[in-house]
Amino acid sequence: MRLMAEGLSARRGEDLIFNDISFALAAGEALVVTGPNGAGKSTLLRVLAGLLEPEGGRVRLEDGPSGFEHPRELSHYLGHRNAMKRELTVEENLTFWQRFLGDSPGGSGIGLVEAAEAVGLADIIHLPFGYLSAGQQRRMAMAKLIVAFRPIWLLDEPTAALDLSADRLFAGLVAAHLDRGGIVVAATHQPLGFAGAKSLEMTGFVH
Ligand SMILES: Nc1ncnc2c1ncn2[C@@H]1O[C@H](COP(=O)(O)OP(=O)(O)OP(=O)(O)O)[C@@H](O)[C@H]1O
Repeated sequence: MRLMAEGLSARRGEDLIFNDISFALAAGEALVVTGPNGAGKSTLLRVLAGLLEPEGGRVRLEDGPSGFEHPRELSHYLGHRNAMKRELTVEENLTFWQRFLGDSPGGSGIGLVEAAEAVGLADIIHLPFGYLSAGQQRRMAMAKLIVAFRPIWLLDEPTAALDLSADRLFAGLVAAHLDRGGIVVAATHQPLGFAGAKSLEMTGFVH
């Protein structure tokens, strides 16, 4: 399977944010997207996730599972916010996402307790999400990536608010996902330590 971005451009309000971005990612490949604040990294991820229509170009899958045409159907999207309800417990939040997303063909998610263990927080899954520290909340958002199997991970600033050990843990989750033939696109200001990742540097407004 390949994730194809072909001649993508995107507009926000009056401004063309980027123009003619193309790349292809095969199974097991990662793309790290860098660039200054406002360069369009989040916009690109939202286009890949199908949350924003591109102004031009297209996003598609090549040799994907039958019946799936757009990468959004096979993607986890982790935005700046964690997409968890503060009032629900961690376990309730993860259960929701596991059921809502379901598994894509070719893999299966792991149990909630196991996923919470994998991000080092098994002892607090009974707490409301809103009680967790910023770093713990981000760790739980990482657990969402492994409770339901999705071959494509679209990650916006995934390691913001993470401490060093969570950083390493996250790099391990990504490496395991790539080893299994997953595809990862991550926008970041920090080095993520993905060995062999492709890179895309965004520069900002196109006038
Ligand atoms: N809904 C919107 N309407 C108009 N302009 C927008 C909208 N959303 C974003 N923008 C503008 O689009 C540009 C790109 O924003 P984007 O969030 O993609 O950048 P980024 O590279 O992810 O930045 P950061 O590193 O700060 O997260 C910015 O100038 C931003 O102000």
